[in-house]
Amino acid sequence: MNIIKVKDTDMGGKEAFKIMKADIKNGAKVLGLATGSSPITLYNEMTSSDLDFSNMTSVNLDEYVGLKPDNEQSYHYFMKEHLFSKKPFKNSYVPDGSNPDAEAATKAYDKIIEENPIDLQILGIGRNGHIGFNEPGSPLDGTTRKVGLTESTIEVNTRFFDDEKDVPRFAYSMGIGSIMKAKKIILLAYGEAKADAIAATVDGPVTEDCPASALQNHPDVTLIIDEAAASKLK
Ligand SMILES: N[C@@H]1[C@@H](O)[C@H](O)[C@@H](COP(=O)(O)O)O[C@@H]1O
Repeated sequence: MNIIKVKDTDMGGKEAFKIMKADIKNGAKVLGLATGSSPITLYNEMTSSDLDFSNMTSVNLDEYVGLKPDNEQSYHYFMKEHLFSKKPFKNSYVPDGSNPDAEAATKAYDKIIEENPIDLQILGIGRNGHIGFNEPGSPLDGTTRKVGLTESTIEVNTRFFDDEKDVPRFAYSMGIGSIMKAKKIILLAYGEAKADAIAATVDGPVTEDCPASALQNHPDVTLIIDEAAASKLK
């Protein structure tokens, strides 16, 4: 794994954007995108750049089950607000959280991933090492699934909702196996709260206990992290 240490999230966004820009110049057509606070500075770089994404495709990692795209807490809404309204793509895919039929929703998404192989995947990481919404215990070779969120993830997400009861308990998430098929991966992590997860990702064994540790087996991963997130590395 390549590790780039940055002083803050703005620098992280700039470093990630440099890699993305070079990749697009080299022909990348499909971007795998993530939500959460970590990729926001990268999205800001993208929206303030002169790059045109209207010939490109984006495929997002995950969506809450039960939220419609116009729900302000949905990942559809997040992506529209931070990126797609300012830089439209030819096609932008996010799992359909409003479809209660998990089998149909996840199969449809696997087909989308198959038809749009990801050139560059952007990832954040959960405090427990989850990527997308692949919580600890997720199969490292999995495809798109309906997943139950852990108590710790629900707790972290509560800040975005008016009431803890409104926080969705389930999500549709791209699987780790699908993430691993991306040609190139950038993982962004900032802050002390991510230090344990980053240490387990880089120095720990490859195990379902830390889903991001699977990235050790990928040939082209770059971690962009700040000093605090890097503080527990060997
Ligand atoms: N499903 C998302 C993940 O894709 C994201 O990586 C994580 C961390 O978010 P943040 O970047 O806000 O710490 O949050 C959610 O769980």
